[in-house]
Amino acid sequence: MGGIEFLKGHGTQNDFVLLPDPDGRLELTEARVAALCDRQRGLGADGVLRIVRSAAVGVESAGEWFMDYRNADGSIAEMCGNGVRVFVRHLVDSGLVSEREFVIGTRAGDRPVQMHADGSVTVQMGPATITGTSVTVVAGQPFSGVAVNVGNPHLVSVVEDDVDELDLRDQPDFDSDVFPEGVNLEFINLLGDNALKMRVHERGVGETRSCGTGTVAAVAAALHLAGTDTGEATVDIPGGQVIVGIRRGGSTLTGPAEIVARGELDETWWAGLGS
Ligand SMILES: N[C@H](CCC[C@H](N)C(=O)O)C(=O)O
Repeated sequence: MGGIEFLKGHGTQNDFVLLPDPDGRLELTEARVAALCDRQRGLGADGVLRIVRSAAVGVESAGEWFMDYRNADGSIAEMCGNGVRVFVRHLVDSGLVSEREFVIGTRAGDRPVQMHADGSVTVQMGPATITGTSVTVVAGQPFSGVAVNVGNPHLVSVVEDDVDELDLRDQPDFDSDVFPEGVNLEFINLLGDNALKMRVHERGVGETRSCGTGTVAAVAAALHLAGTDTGEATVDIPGGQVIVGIRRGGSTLTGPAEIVARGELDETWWAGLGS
């Protein structure tokens, strides 16, 4: 068997290691994911995207390809909005898919995608469902938030001060009765005329420069607080800007996707991490 191919890519600087594994042969253990994502002992990333045929993982999907997403700590999450865009960029650039509009399988369900001429990607992200309210505590300061499910769990807090002032180095406290599986925590400033500014502390990762599902949750929460469930907004995150659309029963995320590099993992290193 040749070396284990990988690629490195990002969507608004939420970065990923991509592992082409069409037949699902790689033993992708938590230890291997955590090592790959470690920025000193591995390649460094916020998550891993394994590219595997839906049939190879026994998933019923309209899409030939399934995105097997893992967080940097090795945990599995239902969906990754920035990751899907990078996943799509690779499938198209590599010629594995010849169309520009197709469907991707994910743990949150099938997601129709469209790659645009400029390399940006639009993802149908499914419903962004408001599920209640809760509280998070950041460096001793409590914030109330709107709970939103985008296939994965989020708590979105509107912050009066500039979100750049928040200290997100440590895991903010949250109510594990409300979020027994953990939660992605978004903090937003309302910039007016359909524009938000956001920072995020991601479940299973820590602070990231962007979180695609988080931007969808943020716009859904902002619209909900304004008394509606339909609208569009730009979201400025530290890693760039995306456009989010919310409608009843669905949402869209549009943003850039970059492939940075490709290479081979050292097989002795990989084997040494234990299968
Ligand atoms: N950390 C998230 C998954 C990755 C989400 C984020 N990277 C995105 O772009 O949506 C979770 O555990 O639900």
